[in-house]
Amino acid sequence: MVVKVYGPAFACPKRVLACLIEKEVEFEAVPLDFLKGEHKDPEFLKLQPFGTVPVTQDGDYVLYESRAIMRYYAEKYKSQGTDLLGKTIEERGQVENWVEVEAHNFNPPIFNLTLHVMFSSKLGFPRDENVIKESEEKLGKVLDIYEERLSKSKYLAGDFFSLADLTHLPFTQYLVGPIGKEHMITSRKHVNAWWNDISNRPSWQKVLQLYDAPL
Ligand SMILES: N[C@@H](CCC(=O)N[C@@H](CS(=O)(=O)O)C(=O)NCC(=O)O)C(=O)O
Repeated sequence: MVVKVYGPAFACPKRVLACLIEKEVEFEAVPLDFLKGEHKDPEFLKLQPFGTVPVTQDGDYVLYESRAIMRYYAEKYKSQGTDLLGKTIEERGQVENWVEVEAHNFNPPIFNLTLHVMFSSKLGFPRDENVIKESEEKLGKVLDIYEERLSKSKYLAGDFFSLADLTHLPFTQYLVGPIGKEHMITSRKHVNAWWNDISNRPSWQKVLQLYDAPL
């Protein structure tokens, strides 16, 4: 069954797309036009009551929350493609540790930077320079911890690429691109080497080639 992925041009769906490509799982992208409010359409809300993307539809099996979707397909297709979960329970623990770090420590400041730098004018709310300044400071502290971690291991969960690294791709791509804060990565030697490694993976390059900016 081909997996339908709703909202492919947006950041969170892109972590799902990268995961599916790494796992060699065929998918069908279903674009949604946010400016027309298609993500708030009653039919879509039946799939995803919170009205956000991604949603995946795999026959009758529907999931949302990008990190949950990644874990599901990484597990379901464990025997094919790139192993994204580690080979032992201890490695799996490290993968989960750093997926959660991304969700709870990395994502909040970078999400605020994305909203205020990239989307405030398009979505019609005021760009708040204080939020941008505070978010950059918070993100800098997080990246300092990453720098320490990555001085000891090539990837966040250890010496293997995993969901822990993959989950960082979409918003870090914004950071070094449209947000214009590449220095936050390039100024940290080990973070920079890590970013160059993971962002040049064929899976991520394919996602960027297929789906341009969302708005
Ligand atoms: N925790 C969710 C967040 C999903 C989310 O907020 N998606 C954004 C788009 S993006 O952040 O991926 O670019 C969205 O649908 N926003 C629409 C809205 O918030 O109304 C996940 O990881 O799937």
